[in-house]
Amino acid sequence: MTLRVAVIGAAGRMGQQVVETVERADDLELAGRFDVGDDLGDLGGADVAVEFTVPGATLANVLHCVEQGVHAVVGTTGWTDESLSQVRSALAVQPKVGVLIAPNFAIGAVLTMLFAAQAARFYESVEVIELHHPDKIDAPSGTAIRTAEVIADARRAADVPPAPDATTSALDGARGAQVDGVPVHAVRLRGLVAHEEVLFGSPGETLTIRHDSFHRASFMPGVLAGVRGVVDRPGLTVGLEEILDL
Ligand SMILES: NC(=O)c1ccc[n+]([C@@H]2O[C@H](COP(=O)([O-])OP(=O)(O)OC[C@H]3O[C@@H](n4cnc5c(N)ncnc54)[C@H](O)[C@@H]3O)[C@@H](O)[C@H]2O)c1
Ligand SMILES: O=C(O)C1=N[C@H](C(=O)O)CCC1
Repeated sequence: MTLRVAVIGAAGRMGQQVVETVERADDLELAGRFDVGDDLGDLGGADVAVEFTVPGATLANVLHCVEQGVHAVVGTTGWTDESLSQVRSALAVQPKVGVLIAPNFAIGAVLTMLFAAQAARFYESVEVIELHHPDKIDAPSGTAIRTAEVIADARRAADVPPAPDATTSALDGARGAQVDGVPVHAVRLRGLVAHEEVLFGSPGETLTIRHDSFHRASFMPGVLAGVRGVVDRPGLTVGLEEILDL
């Protein structure tokens, strides 16, 4: 069966890559390209909409998809417990519709989060560094926030005490942002795409888990898995790991 796919944010860096990927896939057909100012309407009769826009627009776009009965695969960052619960409420009246929201569609980034969660209870110290292209509008990255959250959950579950830190004098920002007790540092550098390092330390050893997306092609296998998977997953799914059975 051919799935009809609409792309929202089609003129953006990710949107353009998704349009090309959909056009190349034998089992997918491009139903429409939508960007800022366009009326989403019935999304060109799409079965699935892929949404990569901006944090301030994504909730309204996803709610529109759900109202239209169109499944959604969402990569835009900026989701909160409150905005996720608005999606859940909208889905309650459209029980056949699926929405997948994932902070990162690169398989290596998903594995990094899972590996970091596994390692978290064994180390005294942990810090996250995310490194991105300088056109990115938000910090820390959605991926780094999620990574810090899963690390913090694992440390809480294992009763790991807070990481040691004797620094009492620091310029604002020098120790990064605290995300659920985990310091997260954001680098913006021309030449980069999307990168993350998770640093763990205990007496006498460190462990570094690093993932690099050198090209936006890295996100496409995950986006395709999401498009093909979401049609059989009614309700809200957060994270690609669910779709990949990880
Ligand atoms: N989940 C992932 O794997 C992943 C990967 C890369 C980027 N991202 C995230 O995806 C988002 C987009 O990233 P990007 O690099 O493509 O950004 P971008 O700025 O290149 O593209 C965003 C596009 O959205 C459009 N847009 C803005 N408001 C809109 C609206 N109301 N309706 C429709 N279109 C609208 C803009 O005009 C632009 O073309 C960001 O939040 C980024 O962090 C996620
Ligand atoms: O390029 C971006 O912007 C990216 N955003 C996501 C994030 O904030 O985690 C994923 C990686 C690329």
